[in-house]
Amino acid sequence: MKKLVMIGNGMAGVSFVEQLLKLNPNRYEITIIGAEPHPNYNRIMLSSVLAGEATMEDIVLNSWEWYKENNIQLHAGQTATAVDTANRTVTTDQGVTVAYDELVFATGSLPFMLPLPGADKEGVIAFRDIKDCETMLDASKRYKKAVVIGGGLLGLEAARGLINLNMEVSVVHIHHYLMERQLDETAAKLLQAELERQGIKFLLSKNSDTIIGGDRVEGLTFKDGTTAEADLLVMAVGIKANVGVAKEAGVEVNRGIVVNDYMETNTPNVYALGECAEHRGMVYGLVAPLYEQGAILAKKLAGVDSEGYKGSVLSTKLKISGVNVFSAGDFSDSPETRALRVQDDLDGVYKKVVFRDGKVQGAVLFGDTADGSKLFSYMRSGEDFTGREKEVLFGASGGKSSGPEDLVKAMSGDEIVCGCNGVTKDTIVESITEKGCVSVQEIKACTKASGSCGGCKPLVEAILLATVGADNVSAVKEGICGCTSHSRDEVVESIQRMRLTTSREVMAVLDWKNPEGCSKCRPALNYYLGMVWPAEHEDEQESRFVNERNHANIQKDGTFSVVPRIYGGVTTPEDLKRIAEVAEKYEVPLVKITGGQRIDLLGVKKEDLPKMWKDLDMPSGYAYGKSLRTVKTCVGNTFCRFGTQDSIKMGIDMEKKFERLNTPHKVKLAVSGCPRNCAESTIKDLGVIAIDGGWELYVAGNGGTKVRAAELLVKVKTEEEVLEWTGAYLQYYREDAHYLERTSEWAQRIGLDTVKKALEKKEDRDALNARIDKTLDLMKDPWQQIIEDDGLRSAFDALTAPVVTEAAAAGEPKA
Ligand SMILES: Cc1cc2nc3c(=O)[nH]c(=O)nc-3n(C[C@H](O)[C@H](O)[C@H](O)COP(=O)(O)OP(=O)(O)OC[C@H]3O[C@@H](n4cnc5c(N)ncnc54)[C@H](O)[C@@H]3O)c2cc1C
Ligand SMILES: NC(=O)c1ccc[n+]([C@@H]2O[C@H](COP(=O)([O-])OP(=O)(O)OC[C@H]3O[C@@H](n4cnc5c(N)ncnc54)[C@H](O)[C@@H]3O)[C@@H](O)[C@H]2O)c1
Ligand code: SF4
Ligand code: FES
Repeated sequence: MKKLVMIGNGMAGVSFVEQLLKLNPNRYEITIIGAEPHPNYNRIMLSSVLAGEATMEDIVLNSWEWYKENNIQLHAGQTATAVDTANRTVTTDQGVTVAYDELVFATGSLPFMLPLPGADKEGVIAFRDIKDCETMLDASKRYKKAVVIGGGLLGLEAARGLINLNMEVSVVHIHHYLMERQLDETAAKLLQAELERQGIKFLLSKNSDTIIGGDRVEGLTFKDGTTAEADLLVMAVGIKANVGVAKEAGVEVNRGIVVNDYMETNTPNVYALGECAEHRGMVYGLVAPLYEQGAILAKKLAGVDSEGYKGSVLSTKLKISGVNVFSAGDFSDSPETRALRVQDDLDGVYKKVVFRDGKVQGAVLFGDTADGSKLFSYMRSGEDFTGREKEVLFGASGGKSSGPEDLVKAMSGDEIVCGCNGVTKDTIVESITEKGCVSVQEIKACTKASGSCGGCKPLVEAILLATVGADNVSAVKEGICGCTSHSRDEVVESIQRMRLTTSREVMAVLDWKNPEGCSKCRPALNYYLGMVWPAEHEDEQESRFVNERNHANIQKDGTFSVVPRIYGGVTTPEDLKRIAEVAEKYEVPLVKITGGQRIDLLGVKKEDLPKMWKDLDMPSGYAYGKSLRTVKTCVGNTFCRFGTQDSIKMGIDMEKKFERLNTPHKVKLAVSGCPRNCAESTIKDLGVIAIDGGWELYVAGNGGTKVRAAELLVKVKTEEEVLEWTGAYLQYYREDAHYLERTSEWAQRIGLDTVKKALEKKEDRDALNARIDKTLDLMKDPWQQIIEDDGLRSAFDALTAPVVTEAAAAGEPKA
């Protein structure tokens, strides 16, 4: 087998390897040398990590297992220091020498560091990798003042992230307006005003001179004699292609490593791609062209013919919540160009489209970027709009604007829709037609499209609409209630993108028709907000159903029930005695064993609830909540002669881990110790059945009115894996289902294959588990809180008539 060695383990390089493996998995023995001690991760999402919108785990693109599964030898944490092109070897800083038949440089860029006096002080950093991101997260805990030099894409995203970390942030920019490469002055001023509103200060037309301080940075002086204080200084003043090793090896280098249309350098068997490569005089600094280069090189090295790489047209979008900026192509004015400008000061919208010979040459949009994808596709197709230029923004005369069908039709199947993740139109259409995705969320789960910067979301939506057809549009876009025409996905996406943390904000920003909301949308919004922002969103008790507000099920005579948690249905004589004493003390009229293997004290007066819970001193069983209810278990191998595994311990572990979790609807689990299935695992939201040497996980089952047998999700070997899959499954359900949709309805709607696909990769399960763990860490027992907190206790005592009743919202039985 031929030996393929790649230097650089970043986004462009690994995407190329993925494509090569798809085309020809057995052609090469692959070795990757990567200087960073991490597997390949989504560098562009570092901005989201800094802004607190994603975790480090969320951004891993290829897990350590992925390399193993594909027989790739990865030397992570090692830097290639020399290449011997005559003997075809690469040597690393740790003395490892690897022989190659084909060598790929994918070394990316280095951040440009201004050579200012004092630039070596502690606290002066770039923003390029995980290490920089961690340094900033760490500094924000100890220091207050941050200065970012550079008002380009990176500098502004860094500044916004640091604001989210509660730092005081000033951006120093050399030009008199921001992002001068991507925006014109009008758009830049609007952007600046919006970012000032978000708390960022700007120092424009400033030329930095000296970094001052002791060991650590304390400030920055400018050539005009003024100064700025800083205990953290981030340089974001551009990048330069990382070409040192290639140059030393004698490979032709200009601004980047010079390559032809097939990514070949001037040296035999040596290729380059990504930010380190220079193609037809261009060195790219965005991911979309790098994926295109990767596809070409993969074909070349797999022995598949292609037309070669012809260069890319670029578009950018600033990834800052609440700011919509789009820029593409060349939007500068010249005697040969004509511009269409629209400015709406009332809504803060600005659009400029520049034409040359009737064709769209560039565009800048601020405030409303919905036309971005359309304009970008006109730029790429080169459509001639002579005499009808205004159609590009206002549609054809007669009021008919070009619909999504026209836009999507104009695209070829292999055109990349999602630049961040390299997803083509064909892949998205396939996810709709073959895998049954019916929402942008589901397409994201299936293909990753729209999962990073979100810039391609309107186009993904357009493809969805064009593919399912106008007749089904209403099904796709159904508003969550009569107060809004926004669908569930749109509401959740807005909550994420604009960092909305209260129902009031959602209703105001999304123009709710009824500003108070209704009994259908209020509990739903409260759930979605808590799901997206577990730490930031404060639970809105007034939006909860009456049972949830009272932390008890209201009975038909107005009394309540008390159901303590009995993990896995296993109790002790002491607990039973305490329950009996409490039942006697408060004269509970009925003590009943429930179907979920616990004890229900029925007929309790509301005023007795806090006292009873105090006396019981047991956790709430959440018998009233849209939450994990019970984990039913059989006796398993501890006592049953048929048992193959310890189902009781498994069930208790599951209940202890996932208790108190808010879910779109109630969730019931079960664990059986053998396929005789005494715990009825196959009619549960998630049921586990022990088999020889492992466990089977069944999902989306249901008892009650709509009985449905659960379907096999996966077979696993260990208890840890049961917990891992359960966590991932529950979190995926939490993030994807509509509020009040049971797992059985949800899984039927999106298809079990979609669920399986979303969970099949270990890194995806890990990311889901990281998010569920974050939520679980914050959950507290409601009764414990009411007992300990006088304020909550008075609020509970003051609760009177139901604000939202279950019947009003969904007619859900009080099980
Ligand atoms: C914070 C941030 C946000 C961004 N946001 C966006 C965005 O929204 N949209 C967009 O399109 N682009 C964005 N970018 C740019 C995008 O991340 C890059 O274009 C892309 O990562 C480049 O991929 P690459 O593989 O060429 O280089 P890299 O991802 O830099 O990978 C190169 C890898 O090679 C390693 N390496 C270098 N030299 C050696 C050596 N001698 N030996 C071993 N390993 C070596 C490096 O350590 C690095 O891990 C952003 C960048 C940053 C930093
Ligand atoms: N949303 C996105 O697409 C996104 C986000 C972050 C980074 N990136 C990419 O990452 C790379 C790095 O981003 P970047 O913003 O550093 O590069 P950039 O070259 O786009 O912007 C650098 C900015 O710094 C300014 N500058 C230069 N020297 C200065 C000085 N001495 N003082 C003050 N300002 C100075 C320049 O005027 C320029 O606007 C780019 O390729 C960029 O496209 C993209
Ligand atoms: S499911 Fe199997 S192990 Fe559990 S009680 Fe029934 S027969 Fe025993
Ligand atoms: S283009 Fe960034 S997520 Fe698709």
